[in-house]
Amino acid sequence: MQILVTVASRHGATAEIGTAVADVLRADGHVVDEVEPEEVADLTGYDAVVLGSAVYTAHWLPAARDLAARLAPQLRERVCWVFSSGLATQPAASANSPHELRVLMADIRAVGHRAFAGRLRRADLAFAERAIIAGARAKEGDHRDFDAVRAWAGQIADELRARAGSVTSTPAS
Ligand SMILES: Cc1cc2nc3c(=O)[nH]c(=O)nc-3n(C[C@H](O)[C@H](O)[C@H](O)COP(=O)(O)O)c2cc1C
Repeated sequence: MQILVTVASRHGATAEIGTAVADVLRADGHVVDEVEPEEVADLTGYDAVVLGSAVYTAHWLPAARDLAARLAPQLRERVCWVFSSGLATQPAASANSPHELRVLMADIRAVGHRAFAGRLRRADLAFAERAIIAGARAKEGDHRDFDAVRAWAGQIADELRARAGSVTSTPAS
C-alpha cells in the first residue's frame, strides 16, 4: 500500500517518532512517504495516512490541525491513524484537549489514536517557550519509548494486512 506519514513537530522529537512508524511500515512492504503537513496538498494515491503532532499548551500544532481540516473529505475516504506526543504528566488523553482531539478524529474518521511521551531539551527552546516551561513541572530529557512506537506501528501494519486480506478474499459473485 501507499502510506503517508505526516507529522507536525517544532523541535524534531515528534518527527522522529513519525520516522520510526514509517520505518516499520516500510519493513512490512509498504511504500511510505514522509511529508511535512504544510506540504501536503492532496492525498491522491495514498491508501492510508498516519497524522501526528507534538502537543503545545494542550493543543496539537496548527499545521496538523490545519491539515486535518483542509483534507478531511479525503482523509475520511482513507484509513487514518493519529498520534500525539507530549510531556503531560497525566495521561495525555486527559491532559491535552481531549474534546478537541475527539472532534478532529470524528471529522476525519480516524480509526485510532496513541499518545506517546516526548522529549524536552531546554537548549532547543525559544525564550518564550522556556518561560512557559518554567511554570510547568515538565521533566527535561528524552522520554520517548521507541519500542512502544514500533509496537503501535506493528499494530497498524497488522490492521492494514487484515484490511487488504478482507478486500482480496471477498468472493466474486
Ligand atoms: C512551550 C512548551 C509547551 C508544551 N506544552 C505541552 C502540553 O501542553 N502538553 C504536553 O503533553 N506537552 C507539552 N510540551 C512538551 C512537548 O510536547 C514535547 O517536548 C514534545 O516532545 C516536543 O515535540 P517536538 O520536538 O516534535 O516539537 C510543551 C513543550 C514546550 C516547550
